[in-house]
Amino acid sequence: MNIRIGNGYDIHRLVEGRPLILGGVEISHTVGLLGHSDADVLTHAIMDAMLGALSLGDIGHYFPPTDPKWAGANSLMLLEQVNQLVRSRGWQIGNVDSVIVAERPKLKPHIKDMQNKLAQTLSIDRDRIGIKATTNEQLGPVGREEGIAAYSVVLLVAEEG
Ligand SMILES: Nc1ccn([C@@H]2O[C@H](COP(=O)(O)O)[C@@H](O)[C@H]2O)c(=O)n1
Ligand SMILES: C[C@@]1(CO)OP(=O)(O)OP(=O)(O)OC[C@H]1O
Repeated sequence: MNIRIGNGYDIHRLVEGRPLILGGVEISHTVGLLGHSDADVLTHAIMDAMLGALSLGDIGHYFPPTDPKWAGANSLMLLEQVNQLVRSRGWQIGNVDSVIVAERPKLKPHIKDMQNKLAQTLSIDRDRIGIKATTNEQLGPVGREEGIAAYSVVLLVAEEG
């Protein structure tokens, strides 16, 4: 079987007056993530892992943060485009596994919603998308609630035929 693996990482600052969007799900919180796009760190990490698996560069190459076109962009729309690129090259997702590092809020109640949104966008079953959450044990910028980070690993499998 022809397989490829990629990994991705992203971090964004937490500020007042912004929504907190993770895996395409808006989560009620006192602060949200700052970015040119919707700053969805989980979706960004997954996209970078998919691109990395095929040595296709990173999301900044396809959606430059300097381009007004991507201002306020819904990251699930970007993920759809990355998925199309991957599929057009003859690959499909085997599975995704991710970790969100956030001191607050409690993310466990939102994980299933994130899996559903991502699975729908990627046109795969929800059980192919692992998402975990952990605090940073009050250490460093994430521990001080200055930001939220996400890590992702993606396995791609060559399509049959
Ligand atoms: N933002 C978060 C962080 C953690 N969780 C859940 O709590 C468990 C314990 O986290 P520790 O960082 O203290 O090890 C973790 O396994 C998650 O289930 C969460 O829901 N949201
Ligand atoms: C998707 C983009 C588009 O501007 O989102 P940003 O919110 O700028 O987030 P970042 O992870 O810093 O860079 C990726 C960008 O390509």
